[in-house]
Amino acid sequence: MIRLGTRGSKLAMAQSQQVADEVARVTGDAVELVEITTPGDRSMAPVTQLGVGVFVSALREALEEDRIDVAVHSFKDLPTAQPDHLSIVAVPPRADARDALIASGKTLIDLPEGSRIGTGSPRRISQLLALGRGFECVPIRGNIDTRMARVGDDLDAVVLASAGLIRVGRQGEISEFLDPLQMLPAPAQGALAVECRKSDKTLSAILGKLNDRYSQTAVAAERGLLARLEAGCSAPVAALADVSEGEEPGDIDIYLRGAAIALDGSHTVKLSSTATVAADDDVFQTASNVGRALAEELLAEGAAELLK
Ligand SMILES: NCc1[nH]cc(CCC(=O)O)c1CC(=O)O
Repeated sequence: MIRLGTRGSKLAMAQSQQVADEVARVTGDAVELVEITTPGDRSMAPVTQLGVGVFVSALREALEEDRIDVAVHSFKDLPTAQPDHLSIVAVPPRADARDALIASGKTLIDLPEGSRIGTGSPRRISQLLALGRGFECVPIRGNIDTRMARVGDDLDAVVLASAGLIRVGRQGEISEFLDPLQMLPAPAQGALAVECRKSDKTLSAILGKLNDRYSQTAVAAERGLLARLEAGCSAPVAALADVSEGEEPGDIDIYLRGAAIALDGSHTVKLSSTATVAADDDVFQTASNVGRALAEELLAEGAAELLK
């Protein structure tokens, strides 16, 4: 029996069950979901105040204390530092990385000046303000259902990750998939991380079968950028890597975009780069370095001042 730890939210349960089915398939073992309550689930304080990794540490403790064998995380919630005794053994095929607008059928361009848009994410707030459309951003917390219920009530719209909406089956209520040209997603948005104890060598090796090399490449590039900027999931930093088949067999081409945005939307530094991960490269190393190099360029253009 393999114990797979999950948070108890509908979204976490949905994505964990999906991974659990895959774990059962590749190991041939039965998989039991073990619900772990995190301080982030108990508190209604804004995520920006709770701090980075609040949803993650309880799952990691459970792994370290051998109460579970596998943890499934939303990759974008992971701090950039990896704990010594744990390793991410797989990045399953990534879901849609884009943010989504929920606005009773309206798109961004339909929303009049002064529209109240629910989001507490500095990255989303700053990019909405940078559009110069006079939107008012309203902090919001709680699960997907709670947030969506406020549209048409005290809010005109909310912005959420489309991946989460798709995972809980509410994609039908998305009124616009926001183009990354306007709303660049969070590093690793839409991706999951499958984590094990390093000492669990056999399990780690088998779960490696769940890894999607393309998704792993994209996430490593985006997270390399985030790490070099020394920013966390609540900083106004955005990154998205498009990945595609390269020229030589096994090569992966990366088109990486990255941005740092002043919280009030008044200034943006946004750049892109291209690179190739060769078939025999260490995906993680090469792609992270691509992200780090783009971060250097962003810093040279003043990103650090915007993130202060
Ligand atoms: N910050 C919270 C969070 N962490 C992961 C997701 C779901 C999307 C994903 O897996 O990237 C969400 C909700 C959201 O941002 O709307």
